[in-house]
Amino acid sequence: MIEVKNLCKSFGEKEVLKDISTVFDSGKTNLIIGQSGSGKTVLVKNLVGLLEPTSGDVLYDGRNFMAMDKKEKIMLRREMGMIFQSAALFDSMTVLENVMFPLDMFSNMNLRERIQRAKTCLDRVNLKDAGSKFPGELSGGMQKRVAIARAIALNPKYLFCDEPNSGLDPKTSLVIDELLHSITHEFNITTIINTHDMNSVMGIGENIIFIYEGHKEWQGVSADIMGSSNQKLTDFIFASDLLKKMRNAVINKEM
Ligand SMILES: Nc1ncnc2c1ncn2[C@@H]1O[C@H](COP(=O)(O)OP(=O)(O)OP(=O)(O)O)[C@@H](O)[C@H]1O
Repeated sequence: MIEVKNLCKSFGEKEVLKDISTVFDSGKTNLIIGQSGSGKTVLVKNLVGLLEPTSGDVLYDGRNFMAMDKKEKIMLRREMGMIFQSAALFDSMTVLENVMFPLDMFSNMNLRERIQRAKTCLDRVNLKDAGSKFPGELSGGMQKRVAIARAIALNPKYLFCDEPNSGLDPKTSLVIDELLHSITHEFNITTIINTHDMNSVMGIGENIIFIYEGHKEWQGVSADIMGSSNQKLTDFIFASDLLKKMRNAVINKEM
């Protein structure tokens, strides 16, 4: 569980995050949504320590990240897995070597154990036979699955995913969503997904935080969205005429 308390972030005079308090639950896919420029990336960067908050606290299972010294922060970062918008794989390394990379860097395992662990992770994302391939030989969806395998190699407690479905077709996006969702539950990970993908919101939105102009405008689960009276949220979610019509049809049917 990650608890955010009164988090504020300004760049000079520009106030980007305004007093955000929330909880990201463990064993759930926590989604951060909001329009472009609302502050989602800045929020995640503050959580993982890539940016320093102007004020506020971030507690990782009760451990205050802001009060930690450098060494403690480094130790905590080893409990975090990250999946970037582009899969961010090393092109010159095989898939197996890519997944082994965090193990090579941060584990005490011997070579045999590292290979075994990487193979187990590849198996978990249904890429058992892709270990000897290079990233360039894989589809975008497969590359994302390699990135997920690499992110879970060190058994993270916390998993951060920045737009995991960008550049993927809807069907492949569904596969990635399902994978992130099942891994989250299987290993009780606190997963935080920064997304614009409305299919993800409706499909795996177990705890959704809607950021509007830097503040937390709404928090809830996907099932609450359809009937929500929050105008900013519904304007954002049902931005297209088609989606608005679909929502009205559902609401009228329920009445
Ligand atoms: N290092 C920085 N210095 C100054 N302003 C910044 C910096 N990083 C981000 N911002 C500003 O903070 C605001 C929020 O940016 P952020 O990247 O968090 O938006 P976002 O919600 O993630 O958008 P998108 O969905 O397009 O990725 C923007 O106005 C951006 O210009």
